[in-house]
Amino acid sequence: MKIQIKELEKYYGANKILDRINLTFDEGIHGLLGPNGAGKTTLIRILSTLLSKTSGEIYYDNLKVDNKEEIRKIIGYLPQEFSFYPNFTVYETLDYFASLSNIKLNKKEILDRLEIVHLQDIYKAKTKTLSGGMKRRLGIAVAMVGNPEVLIVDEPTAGLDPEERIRVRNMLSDFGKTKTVLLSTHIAQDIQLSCKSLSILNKGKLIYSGTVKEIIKEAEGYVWNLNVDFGDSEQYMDKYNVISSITDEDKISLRILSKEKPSLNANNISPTLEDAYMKLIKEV
Ligand SMILES: Nc1ncnc2c1ncn2[C@@H]1O[C@H](COP(=O)(O)OP(=O)(O)OP(=O)(O)O)[C@@H](O)[C@H]1O
Repeated sequence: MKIQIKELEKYYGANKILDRINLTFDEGIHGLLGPNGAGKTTLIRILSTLLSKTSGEIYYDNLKVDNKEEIRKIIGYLPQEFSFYPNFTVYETLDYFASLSNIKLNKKEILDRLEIVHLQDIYKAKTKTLSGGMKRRLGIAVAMVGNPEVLIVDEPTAGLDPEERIRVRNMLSDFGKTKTVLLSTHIAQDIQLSCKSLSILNKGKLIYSGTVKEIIKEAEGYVWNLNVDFGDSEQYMDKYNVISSITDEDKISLRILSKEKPSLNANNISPTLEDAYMKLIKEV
């Protein structure tokens, strides 16, 4: 399903939160990246029909976002914060949310859906006993209960350990094979590893929309590795955008974002999406 956003604007009072956003994406996973307060959640809530726009238009294929009831049948939404009834089991939770959406599932169908999110073995567990990652996976099963064409997920891997992050990422990649998935996150690596395209929002403006490959290419030649003595690192920190610093005994290994070579001893290294993202945000 193709999602088209045209000249979208959102104001809260006099504050412009989204500034004339134009964006199109379809099947596969599309990443949404941006610093705190950029407007990602606002955009996602408008796309999910939970918040009204000030102006502009959004189409799901030919259906306008204003047709709330119709749109809600074709999208699944996993918000940043959500909670379940603590004494419901995993099974009962999915059954309950299915019935809220007027979907009748038999036992096998519920267990099949729990299998997709690898929770079938603990279907009798109460939700209060689940780990953060398990809750997030149950949240995805709930968002997918109506078998939607579009899945919108806000920070699905925040706070998860590496193993759970990989699991959730792989799950979203599977959905992305046939559905349109919008993944909003702060974690550039999650987007680099799972998305074919991405958009970057900053202060309510769309500052990039394209493939992950293209944006990384734009940062080639800008990322440097420099090993300095402990006492010398501060001058580089003051002068350059330092993406990371790793201490190794009396040396510090700096990852520097700079158009010019920061030192004769610096080596040019391959950029990651995080480097490319920082280059754009910091306007290097
Ligand atoms: N109900 C509201 N009333 C007024 N301003 C709001 C409201 N909700 C959000 N904002 C403002 O809109 C801007 C964008 O917020 P939003 O939550 O969409 O950003 P975000 O990119 O999702 O940030 P984060 O990554 O921190 O979740 C912020 O400046 C925020 O203060």
